[in-house]
Amino acid sequence: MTRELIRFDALACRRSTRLLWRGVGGQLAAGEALHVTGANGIGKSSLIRILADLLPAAHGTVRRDGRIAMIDEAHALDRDMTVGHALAFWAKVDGMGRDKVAGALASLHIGHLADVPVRFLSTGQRKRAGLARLLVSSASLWLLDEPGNGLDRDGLALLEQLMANHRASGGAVLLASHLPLAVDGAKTLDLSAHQPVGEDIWGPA
Ligand SMILES: Nc1ncnc2c1ncn2[C@@H]1O[C@H](COP(=O)(O)OP(=O)(O)OP(=O)(O)O)[C@@H](O)[C@H]1O
Repeated sequence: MTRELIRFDALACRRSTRLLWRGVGGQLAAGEALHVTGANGIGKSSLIRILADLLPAAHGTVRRDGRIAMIDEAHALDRDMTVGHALAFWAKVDGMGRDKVAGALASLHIGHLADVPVRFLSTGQRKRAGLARLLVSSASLWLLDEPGNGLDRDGLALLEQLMANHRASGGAVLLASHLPLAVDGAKTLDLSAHQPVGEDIWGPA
């Protein structure tokens, strides 16, 4: 049987006093992808943060099997370290060798930036370094919040390839993206179908 990496049921999300969505569920098994859709502000990032255990759900359950890696606008790389050292930190956190770092940088076509401080990177270079962090992690589930933002055409093609490779090697990908990305056979979760109506807007308690 295919290994299930995450399952979430009956989730609801509240930010401040406002209920954004409710009744959200889904699951991802090894090799699968799920594309979360919906308009700006509907709560896609909030869902990703709930799944990553960074934000409490107002209701519902999340069950994960295995490690997760998340990328969003905050790229989680120390600005004062070189790119190589910043990634090595994550490689160590994830228990993998430093040689992984060079391979990951090469995969993202930024091997020449290994000795450059993170704070000097351009927007797209920072995004590529963030994607390299996925590669040095041993996470099976990738949670990707707008992973294509700031990437050029070559970068977007690399991102599509990375996601395909990850799935082919038994990982899974959950992403929110306004950019059209080729993600073969991805399931879709449209949060607009889960917005509360009428008095429901203040629940659940
Ligand atoms: N820390 C916070 N406190 C209160 N409200 C917040 C907080 N963070 C986000 N929100 C609100 O929650 C709602 C959902 O935000 P979220 O970033 O999850 O949406 P999104 O679907 O990812 O949007 P986008 O497509 O623009 O990235 C927005 O109305 C936002 O203003």
